[in-house]
Amino acid sequence: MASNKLHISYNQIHQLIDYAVKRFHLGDDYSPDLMIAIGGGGFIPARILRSFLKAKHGRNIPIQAIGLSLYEELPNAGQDGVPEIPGVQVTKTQWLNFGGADSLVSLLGRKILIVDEVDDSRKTLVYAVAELLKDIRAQEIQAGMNPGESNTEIGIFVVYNKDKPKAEELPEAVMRHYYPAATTPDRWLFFPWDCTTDIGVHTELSKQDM
Ligand SMILES: O=P(O)(O)OC[C@H]1O[C@H](OP(=O)(O)OP(=O)(O)O)[C@H](O)[C@@H]1O
Ligand SMILES: Nc1nc2[nH]cnc2c(=O)[nH]1
Repeated sequence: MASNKLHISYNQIHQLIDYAVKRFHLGDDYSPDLMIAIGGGGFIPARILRSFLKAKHGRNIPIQAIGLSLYEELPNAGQDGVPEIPGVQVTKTQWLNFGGADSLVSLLGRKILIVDEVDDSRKTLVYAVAELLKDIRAQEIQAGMNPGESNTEIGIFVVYNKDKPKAEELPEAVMRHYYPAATTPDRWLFFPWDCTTDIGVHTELSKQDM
C-alpha cells in the first residue's frame, strides 16, 4: 500500500513555480506589485516566485509576511512528515503593519498576491483574504472612498492545491486570480523544510513519490 505521505523536494517546488509562472502568464496577464507570504510554509515559495517575476519585470516585488496557524502543534507533529491535526480556527500570529498610524505603504490600488505552499481545507486562505479585505476597506474609508473604489485586487498563488472538497469558499473575484502550481491528491505533503533527517534520502524518496 502506498504511504499516506508524499515527499516533496526543493527542486520540485522550484520547478513547479517556474512552470506556473509561464502557464498562468504571471507578471503579464496578472502582474502583482505586492506579495503577502503566509508563514511559515509560504516564505520559501514566495522568495522563489519573486525571482521568476523579477526575471520578467526586472524589479523585485516586495514581500510582506503574515503568520497564520491552523494546524495543532502536537509534540511530534510536523516533524519529519508526521501529519498534523487541523485545529478548529485559524490563529493570527503576525499581521501587516499597513493601515495604522505608522503605516508606510498603502494597500489601495495594488495587485496583491497571497502566497502559500498548500491549500488544504482552504480555511487559512479564506481567513487571510477576509482579514485583508477588512484592512483594504479601512484604508478606503480613511481615504474617503466607497467600498471597492480603490480597485485593489487580491490573487492567490499556492504551490499545491489538494483535490478535495474545501471547508470554506473564497470570494469569486479572488478565485479569478487563483494560481495553483500543482494539484495533489488528499495526502499529507512532507515538505523539505520539515525534514530533520537526511535531506538526500528525502529528495530520493520525493522522486519515487512523483
Ligand atoms: O488549507 P488549510 O487547511 O487551512 O491548510 C493550509 C495551511 O496549513 C499550513 O499552515 P500551518 O497552520 O501548519 O502553519 P505553518 O505554515 O506555520 O506550519 C500551511 O502552511 C497552510 O498555511
Ligand atoms: N506540511 C504540511 N502542512 C500542511 N498543512 C495543511 N496540509 C498540509 C500538508 O499536507 N503538509
